[in-house]
Amino acid sequence: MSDFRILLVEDDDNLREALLETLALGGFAVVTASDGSEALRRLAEQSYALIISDIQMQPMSGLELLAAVREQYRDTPLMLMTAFGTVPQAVQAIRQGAMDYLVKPVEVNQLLERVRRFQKAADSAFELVAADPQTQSLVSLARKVAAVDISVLLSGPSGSGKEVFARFIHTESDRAGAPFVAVNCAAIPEQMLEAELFGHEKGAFTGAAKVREGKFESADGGTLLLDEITEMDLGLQAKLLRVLQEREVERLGSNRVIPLNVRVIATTNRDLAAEVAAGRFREDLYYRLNVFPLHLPPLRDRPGDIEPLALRALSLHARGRPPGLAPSALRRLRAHPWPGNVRELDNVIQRALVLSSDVEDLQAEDLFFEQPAPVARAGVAPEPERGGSLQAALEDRESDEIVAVLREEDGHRGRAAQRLGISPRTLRYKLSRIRKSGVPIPGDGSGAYAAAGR
Ligand SMILES: Nc1ncnc2c1ncn2[C@@H]1O[C@H](COP(=O)(O)OP(=O)(O)OP(=O)(O)O)[C@@H](O)[C@H]1O
Repeated sequence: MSDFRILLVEDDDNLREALLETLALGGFAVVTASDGSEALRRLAEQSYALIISDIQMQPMSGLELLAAVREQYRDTPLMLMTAFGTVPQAVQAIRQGAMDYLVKPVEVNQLLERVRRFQKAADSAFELVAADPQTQSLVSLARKVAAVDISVLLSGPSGSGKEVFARFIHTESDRAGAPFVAVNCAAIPEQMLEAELFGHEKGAFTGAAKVREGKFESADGGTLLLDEITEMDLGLQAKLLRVLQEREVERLGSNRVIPLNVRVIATTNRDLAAEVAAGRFREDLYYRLNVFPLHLPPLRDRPGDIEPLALRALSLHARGRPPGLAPSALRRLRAHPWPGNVRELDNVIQRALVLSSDVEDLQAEDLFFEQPAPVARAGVAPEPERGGSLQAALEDRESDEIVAVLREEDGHRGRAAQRLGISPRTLRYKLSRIRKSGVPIPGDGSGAYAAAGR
């Protein structure tokens, strides 16, 4: 992607300026923030291809920022900068999901070389690997759908490649020369999503200092991806339906009608039919979006993709000549159940590369998985991994509590959120993390979900 923008987070003013200058001279577009909380505000405004962050910062440290990014912006890689002597901390951070680290004082060439590697990986992030027969037949189906200008609903678990398929459909369609615009309905605060989609006039609401075009307008002539559509509240669903029916939009605070020519692709990692049955998703909108359903199975059900995906990740992320996979590593990869699907596989390889010697093939010991290999059978919660950091232990406790309350409330999220004293939205974030670890969640209806594969 040409749109490679970096968010640089550093609290030392001089160092921040120096790094900014280095990156700008290297030809990169950079936005800066002076601590973790400012970084989160920047992330809410626009997307970034890479975050480079110091570890030691007040009031929000690099590690706290990492945790928040992993939850809300999981496809945005984060590279940490650490003082010499705190490298073990950086290694721990890699285990918690950071993608790389640099030791201070940061060496200019090394910084630019690492950033270019991320850029190369970002450029190829949407190339589709399809080796398993199941994935190949999905690709040929997607190619046929691309040729017809209809709405597509992509379902499948988190990290299974829904966005990759959405982009594939766009590039295979007649709209390929026009924009592809993605909106993650889960990552944008509820009250901002409407303005984000439809745009607003100056002064339409407090904080609307300028006129802003919405994502529908930005996608005109092309494709709009509505990612995680089930996170949209019912009120906004009604407005979205109207825009899709009328094929026109009005910015908030304006009566001017703007005609639209947009193909909509929606994604969900839930069983949307069950959401409709439960009254959480409008039936009429469901039918409008679900003109053509495509279901991506979890990675463990298409084992033929594992090795080629791992090799591709190696060639994308290796510093020099990519190492190969030792037979032990391959066996380990094939045995893992991949609760986080392709995203998890990519992360596992990327981190293995950071921590391995550069010369040998990757061995099984180089691979560590974010979660224990869980047996995700309905009703059987795997024993969470203990003995890690305090953070991990706390998260395990929290997951247990959330799952227990949900079970007692028969999967009813609103009631569970109330009892837990958190907002439904926070509960959804937390559930998506728990879900990724492979723990079955009461109310997810995994049986029905499998049936949605049709
Ligand atoms: N078939 C594939 N070939 C190559 N890379 C893939 C494939 N599927 C997924 N990936 C990679 O895995 C990661 C996750 O993919 P993607 O964002 O498309 O998943 P998703 O299903 O949309 O996830 P979520 O529901 O969590 O948003 C990305 O880095 C993407 O490049």
